[in-house]
Amino acid sequence: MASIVYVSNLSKTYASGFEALKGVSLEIEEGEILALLGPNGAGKTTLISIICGIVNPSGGEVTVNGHDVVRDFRQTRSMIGLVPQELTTDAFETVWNTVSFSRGLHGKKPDPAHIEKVLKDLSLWSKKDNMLRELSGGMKRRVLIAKALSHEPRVLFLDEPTAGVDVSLRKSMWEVVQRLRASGVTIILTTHYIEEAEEIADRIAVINGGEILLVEDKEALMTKLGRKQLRVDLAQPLERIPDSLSSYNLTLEDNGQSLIYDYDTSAERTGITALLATLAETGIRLRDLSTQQSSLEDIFVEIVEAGR
Ligand SMILES: Nc1ncnc2c1ncn2[C@@H]1O[C@H](COP(=O)(O)OP(=O)(O)OP(=O)(O)O)[C@@H](O)[C@H]1O
Repeated sequence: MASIVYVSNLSKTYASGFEALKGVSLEIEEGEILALLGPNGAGKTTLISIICGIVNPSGGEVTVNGHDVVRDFRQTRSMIGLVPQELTTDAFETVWNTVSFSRGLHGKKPDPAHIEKVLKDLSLWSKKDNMLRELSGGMKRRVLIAKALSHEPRVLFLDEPTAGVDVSLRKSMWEVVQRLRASGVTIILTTHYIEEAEEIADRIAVINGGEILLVEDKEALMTKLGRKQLRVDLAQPLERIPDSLSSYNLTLEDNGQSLIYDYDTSAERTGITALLATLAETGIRLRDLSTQQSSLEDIFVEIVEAGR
């Protein structure tokens, strides 16, 4: 796939002397959903702000569809939609006017049919004549998305789109993001809800201390770094692991009541069938079985800890 956003050796040192980005390189592919994960202060907002032309880089280069974000600011900005972290909306303006006005700000001719579609897609149509102060927090957040989509951007940045949003609204926002992706929009989202990235992202980038630690296809990342455990609860506790089981990667837990088997999810054979057969041959009776898989959150914590 072709990359639509190209970030090369990007650095940013703020006036305070703080180095927020240290030579970041990243290519964002057209039509993908990329989740940018990192702890507080990692540099996510700084990176997004530079790509959107809001913050000037100290060094390096960013292009959007081949145009430089500093030199060709107007062109690149018109291709980008940004949903900022903070809820800043004009309380006394109507939903319709706010979103229509935003389109004009990006130099696009009025297109009421497009605004209508955006508002309908975001379930805001029935509120189009309401003032923003009359909306709930979740609806205001959707208005921010509508504003960012008003000028038909090819790339959409969502900075913490679901912060403070309840579970059901979060799910409906995920659906909106999936639909946008299906319509060809490239989406970059930052989030602290790692299950959000696990649910909707195609690729994961991890940033910490102003450096990109990893960029990887989500499925590949979870297969490569994900571990799976089989927990075998025993009918009778064991004092130690019998010799007949020494070839398996086992640990004894819960005062000998449970055997934990670590296995590789990417391996062709997990060894579970053989393990269960050996347990039976050894005369060990089971009470229960369960499996547990490491989540993207476990993997993320491991990567960030290892990078420290
Ligand atoms: N205008 C500024 N002047 C000086 N330092 C800044 C400025 N803006 C951000 N920083 C610093 O740069 C670092 C990166 O901040 P940034 O907002 O990019 O992080 P973030 O990854 O978006 O964090 P969060 O998850 O908390 O939103 C932080 O240490 C922050 O204090």
